Amino acid sequence: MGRADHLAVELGVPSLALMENAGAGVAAQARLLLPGGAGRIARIAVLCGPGNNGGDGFVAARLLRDAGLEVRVALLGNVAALKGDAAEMAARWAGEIVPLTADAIAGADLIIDALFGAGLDRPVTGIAAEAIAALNGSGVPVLAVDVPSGLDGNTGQPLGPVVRASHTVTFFRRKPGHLLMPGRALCGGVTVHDIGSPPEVLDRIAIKTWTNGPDLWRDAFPWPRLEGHKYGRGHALVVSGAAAHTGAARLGARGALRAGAGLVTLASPENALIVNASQLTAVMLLPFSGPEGLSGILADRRKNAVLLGPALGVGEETRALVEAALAAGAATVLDADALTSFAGHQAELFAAIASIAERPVVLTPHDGEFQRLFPDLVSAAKPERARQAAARSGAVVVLKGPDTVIAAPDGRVAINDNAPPWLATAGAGDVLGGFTVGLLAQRMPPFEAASAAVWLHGAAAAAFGPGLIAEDLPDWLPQVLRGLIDPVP
Ligand SMILES: NC(=O)C1=CN([C@@H]2O[C@H](COP(=O)(O)OP(=O)(O)OC[C@H]3O[C@@H](n4cnc5c(N)ncnc54)[C@H](O)[C@@H]3O)[C@@H](O)[C@H]2O)[C@H](O)CC1
Ligand SMILES: [K+]
Repeated sequence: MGRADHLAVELGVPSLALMENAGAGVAAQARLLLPGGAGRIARIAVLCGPGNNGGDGFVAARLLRDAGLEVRVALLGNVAALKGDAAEMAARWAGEIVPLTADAIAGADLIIDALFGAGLDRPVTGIAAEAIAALNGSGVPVLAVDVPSGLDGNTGQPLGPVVRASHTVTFFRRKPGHLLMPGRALCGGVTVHDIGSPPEVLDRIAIKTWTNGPDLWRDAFPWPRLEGHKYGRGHALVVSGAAAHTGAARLGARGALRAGAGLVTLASPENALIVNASQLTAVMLLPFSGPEGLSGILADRRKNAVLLGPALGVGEETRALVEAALAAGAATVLDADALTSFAGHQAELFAAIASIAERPVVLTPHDGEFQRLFPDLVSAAKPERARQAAARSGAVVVLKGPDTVIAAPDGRVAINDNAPPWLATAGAGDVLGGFTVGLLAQRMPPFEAASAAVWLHGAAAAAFGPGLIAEDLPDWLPQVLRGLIDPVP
């Protein structure tokens, strides 16, 4: 964003104009948040910090005052210490500026948080921390400028005391911290305001992180073709656990079929054949025994994608099954036990992944499984952790959670933000594995397939609503696909 600013100025947009536009966006949003019908002039408290976040606050204060509202400005530090654009905007406010205290918000109908933004570089302390505590306890709506003060906009993590906003106005583009948790929850609603940065500045910035959504993978989506045939839509194989552990694989198999794989087969241990057979219809069934049995099934190269891990059991047997699947050359999705089983054996897994060039592999760990496979990648922000894991493993990594991150070995990262809280239900991850292997079977590139699967998963859950159970997800995918569909070519 800083670079975008510099480029905008180089391209002729004065930084003061950027700040003026930023403040105007804040003022406009503030007016939307003001409680109506107070029967009196609304009172707004603007809390300004010592930098340009504060500068935006001074602009908003001036515009709201000039619109006839009652505005109080409180500043952290001295006016004389303000520099550059912020100093200029404080001068243009030309009104009373009181020192920041916890009482600065007294009687306000709306609070504008312009203490810290992109320049936050340490935990908030002292009077600023007291003001944040007062603000969070006030019950008054809070509009945050750029990011809630105290939040690291890159990681979505608070550095210390942090503002809990009802709404946030940011500029030009969202920052990872607006999507990542807990940042997303602390921001409330997020509005992106155009401050006049010429879009061409993006051409000169190496963008590596995106919001996950159809625009990211729509062109690669394997819409069925009129002249198509089921074999042209790929054949996914899902490996079932033993007799008492078969549901997870069936959820995956149904997910793969709903995602459009032409054929889906469940590979089942002998002792689970009857259990599986009794509950499968369109999904086909093949018995297998051990890694040799799995290799035998995958020797039929028409089975071009395989999912294994859910309820497979943790240990050497599962490692052998994974290595057999990876040696077969099919696109592979590894989830759950297929990941945990390589804790302490990472090198074997990464070597097996690297054994066949260009063969798509997607790992779908939740946080616990991620830490078992990448115990040293704990400190960095979630996108960075996933990015490093993808580079190290040579696979696309889907680091699951309310803010799932998808990372490719080449450094691309997508952050997902459409998952409703009720998606946290048993078996939902198994269906996600199914959506992913179903799209890989249709030869969608792995980063796009994994990103699409995650987004469709969230969208299906949102479409269903509260009370969702994992079995519902595959059956609500058609409704989501209808919303996306391109006319059949
Ligand atoms: N294109 C844009 O996005 C534009 C953004 N603008 C706004 O500018 C801020 C970034 O401004 P900056 O001056 O770089 O930093 P801050 O105002 O966030 O921080 C100010 C200042 O605070 C000091 N500091 C950092 N952490 C702490 C702390 N915990 N306690 C005390 N002091 C702290 C640090 O030294 C900084 O100097 C961006 O967020 C937008 O709101 C432009 O207005 C328009 C273009
Ligand atoms: K802020």
